[in-house]
Amino acid sequence: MASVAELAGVTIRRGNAVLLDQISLVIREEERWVVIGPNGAGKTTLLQLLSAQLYPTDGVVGVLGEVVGAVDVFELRPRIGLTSSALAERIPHDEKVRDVVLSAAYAVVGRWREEYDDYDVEQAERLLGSLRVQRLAERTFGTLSEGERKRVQIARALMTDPELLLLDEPAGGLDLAGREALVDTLSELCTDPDSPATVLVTHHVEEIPEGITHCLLLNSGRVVAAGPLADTLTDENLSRTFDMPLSVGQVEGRWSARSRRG
Ligand SMILES: Nc1ncnc2c1ncn2[C@@H]1O[C@H](COP(=O)(O)OP(=O)(O)OP(=O)(O)O)[C@@H](O)[C@H]1O
Repeated sequence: MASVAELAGVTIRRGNAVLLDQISLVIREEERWVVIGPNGAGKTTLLQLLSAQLYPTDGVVGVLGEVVGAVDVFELRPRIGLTSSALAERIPHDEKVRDVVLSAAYAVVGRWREEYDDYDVEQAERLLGSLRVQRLAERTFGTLSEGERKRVQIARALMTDPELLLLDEPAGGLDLAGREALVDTLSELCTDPDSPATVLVTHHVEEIPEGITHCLLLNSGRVVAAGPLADTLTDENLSRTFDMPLSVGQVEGRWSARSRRG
């Protein structure tokens, strides 16, 4: 299986702060990773590296066969689909939902004067359909609920047929029903063999969709454990990740975790 991303001894420093510390990791074509860790662990920083938005202070980051820092990022970025709250904030509220998705084909946020071809329009409609938000195509982004916005962002991230899909807290801020519906949709995506290699960041093991194959646990910029999901997501590893005694379990494919105190 070919690798889509390789990190070798990657460190990121900002002043005296070490955001990521000597991370080594290989993500292969058919793998779907979940990255779990407490606030400030370095999860978003890792996704910024994988999406070629940041360069390492030390070490080497290879993405889709290119070394980040030695390749034109404008050629690399369209091959990577990304959703994050930072990106969502840049989407104009008066932008039509269809155009939010379509404009990804041109690597822009906000439609200007581009002429889209029929193939792109069909692709945007198909993705809005598979994310179950086709009925919202004519609405403006600003009028959508948080859950609807998350789905539109995922459709946008898939618009360029990316070889690597990066989802930063895709279920963050959703209510119970919204989260469950989104986890179902992500399960469909992650179990589809035609989906790209995926890295999904979350704080909550309950948000791990079916189809996730591997897990990376981060704490204070360091890898606590990484590898196949069932071997990695153990009581001991999760407790070390969150610095508290936790027990983790799985029922009918869904993970849950709770405190072991008291
Ligand atoms: N420019 C910077 N200078 C100093 N520290 C920074 C800088 N940018 C980020 N950090 C710190 O790096 C750490 C990692 O941030 P990051 O956003 O990657 O964490 P995270 O795991 O995604 O957190 P969260 O779960 O809260 O979103 C945080 O402690 C953050 O405060």
